[in-house]
Amino acid sequence: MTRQVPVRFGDRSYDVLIGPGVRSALPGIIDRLGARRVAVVSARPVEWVPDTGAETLLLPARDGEPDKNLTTVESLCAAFVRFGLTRSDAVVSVGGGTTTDVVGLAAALYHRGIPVVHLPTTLLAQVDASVGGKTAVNLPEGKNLVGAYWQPAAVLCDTDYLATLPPRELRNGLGEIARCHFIGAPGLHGLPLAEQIAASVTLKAGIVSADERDTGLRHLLNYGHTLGHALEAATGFALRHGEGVAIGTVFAGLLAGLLGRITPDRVSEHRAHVASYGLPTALPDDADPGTLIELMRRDKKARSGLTFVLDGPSGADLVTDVPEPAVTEALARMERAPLDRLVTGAPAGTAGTEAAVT
Ligand SMILES: NC(=O)c1ccc[n+]([C@@H]2O[C@H](COP(=O)([O-])OP(=O)(O)OC[C@H]3O[C@@H](n4cnc5c(N)ncnc54)[C@H](O)[C@@H]3O)[C@@H](O)[C@H]2O)c1
Ligand SMILES: [Zn+2]
Repeated sequence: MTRQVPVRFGDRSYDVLIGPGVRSALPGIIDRLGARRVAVVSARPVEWVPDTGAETLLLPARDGEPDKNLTTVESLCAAFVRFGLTRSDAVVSVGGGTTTDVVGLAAALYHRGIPVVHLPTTLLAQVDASVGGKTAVNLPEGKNLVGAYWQPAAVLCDTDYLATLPPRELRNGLGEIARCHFIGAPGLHGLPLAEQIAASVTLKAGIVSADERDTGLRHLLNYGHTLGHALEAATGFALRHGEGVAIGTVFAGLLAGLLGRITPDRVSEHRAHVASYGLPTALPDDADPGTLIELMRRDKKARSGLTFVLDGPSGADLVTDVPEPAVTEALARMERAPLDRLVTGAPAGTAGTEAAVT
């Protein structure tokens, strides 16, 4: 069954299709766009790339942060020129979030913007990276420092792609799904994975259409991310993003409880919910609270002091100037576990196996 989630941006609105085999919708979309030529940038095997129905140039790519840079953007644009791609043609990305990001930025820049269709192949890219129109690449100085807002013409989340995903990559995406419980999409756990993807995309679609350029509501999507980002950095990216977000979600519950924003039951619900996905809930044994707090102070969302998205009586909200002693206390109340147990110890993919991939 195909789920269709509209993302509303006036005349730039588009649909996200979710389900097994939805890649076959590509030729219809290309036809609707009126594109005569299509450049398909794919990090996945050639047989994973659907027919476009138009003259096609296939450009092989590699997923991963090392290739998510301006050099790749330049070489993609150069290949588009050599192929004769015009602004009324189209670009297609097939790959993880790194590929949808770099191809999205190339599409935003080429001829000042050419339609792009994303075919995300990781769970994280399906629920998050490919939807919402943020594109970016890395500089040697840091991640995602150069980018643009460029809404895709369509997103095809083919859940068949997920069958080959390693358990850790599945968990990476589950971390983003789990935090949706606290920002407006509760009770997803146990549903078939495609339904969880559709609900997460629906939640993100509603938020980004209200705040395309990240000036308000979009901060809700950062639930669990302040500590999550700090943990990724503190562990030298040994923790995957979704694992950091999972731990950060447990922490956000503890902190909201300490600030008197939520009841003890709701605090416990944070840990229980994250654990129910087989995701890590503890801090790495050797994570130093002082270092984590320093990293959190530097979080790009921290407009004023230590800033967190926290649950509260009327739902999640941005809370600025959180007193450092409360943050220290919440960190002290977190369980601890060896890093290798956090990334391998939990029964990886539990939720994914319960939730049939289609
Ligand atoms: N633009 C946004 O709004 C946004 C939001 C969230 C994340 N992101 C970006 O997304 C990136 C992370 O995305 P990611 O987690 O998909 O990482 P990724 O693209 O590096 O892919 C992760 C791994 O999965 C492999 N892979 C991809 N599809 C597969 C499949 N179907 N089967 C087996 N292996 C497969 C890849 O080769 C890679 O090793 C980051 O760069 C992040 O900044 C962007
Ligand atoms: Zn995230």
